[in-house]
Amino acid sequence: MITLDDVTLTFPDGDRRVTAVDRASLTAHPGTVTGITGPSGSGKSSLLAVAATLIRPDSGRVIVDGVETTGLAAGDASRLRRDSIGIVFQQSNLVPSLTAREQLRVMNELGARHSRSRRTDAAAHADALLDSVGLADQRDKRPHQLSGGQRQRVNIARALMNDPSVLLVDEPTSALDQERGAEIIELILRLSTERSTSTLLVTHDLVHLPRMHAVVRIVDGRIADERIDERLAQVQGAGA
Ligand SMILES: Nc1ncnc2c1ncn2[C@@H]1O[C@H](COP(=O)(O)OP(=O)(O)OP(=O)(O)O)[C@@H](O)[C@H]1O
Repeated sequence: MITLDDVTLTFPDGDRRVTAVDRASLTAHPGTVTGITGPSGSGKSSLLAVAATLIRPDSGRVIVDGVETTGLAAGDASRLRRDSIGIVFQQSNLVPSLTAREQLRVMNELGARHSRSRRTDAAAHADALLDSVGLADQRDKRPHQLSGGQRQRVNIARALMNDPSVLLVDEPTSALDQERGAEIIELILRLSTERSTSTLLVTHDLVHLPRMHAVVRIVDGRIADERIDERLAQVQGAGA
């Protein structure tokens, strides 16, 4: 579970500061996807970067599985990020020379000792994840041999390699046509439910929002609007 509590983030802008995130609070629950939407420049990516513990906010707290991250030393924050947070960036940042299966195995090398994963067989884990994103027969292909949608699937599988409890996804459909985009959203919804990740998904594509368990709309860094699905309301009502 991840909670952002009264988070403010500013950036230097000449001799002033621009407020990218303005006292934002939200919680994402296990097994659900919370959509984050809003106009360009409203602070969506900044909010995600704070949630990922990649940027420390000026004020407010980010709590991941009960751990308050904003006070952590750099080494502890990077360990928590590696073990508990999976990130799918807007730009595909796959390594050009590695096959799909190698992209995933590299993650295990990085996270091996402290991984939440109980699996000892990283290779089998990588293959199972590639199966679950529909790439069972593409494992040995390099990024340039894959379509945009397939590359995005590798990105998603790689983000899940260390069995994170939190999954953060930035504009996963921006480079895809409507149909491929919808398939990627369905995939993220399914994997979040199956793997009980608390998922935050940034999208400006309104067509996908009805599928999400909750939606947060940001305007000028502020949370302007929140919609919570009945299914999620039930989870929350049950004390999850
Ligand atoms: N590194 C930075 N330095 C200075 N200002 C920044 C930086 N990153 C973002 N900003 C500013 O913070 C505000 C929010 O930007 P952010 O990228 O979070 O918006 P966004 O909603 O993700 O936009 P988009 O939909 O266009 O990707 C904008 O005014 C932007 O110019």
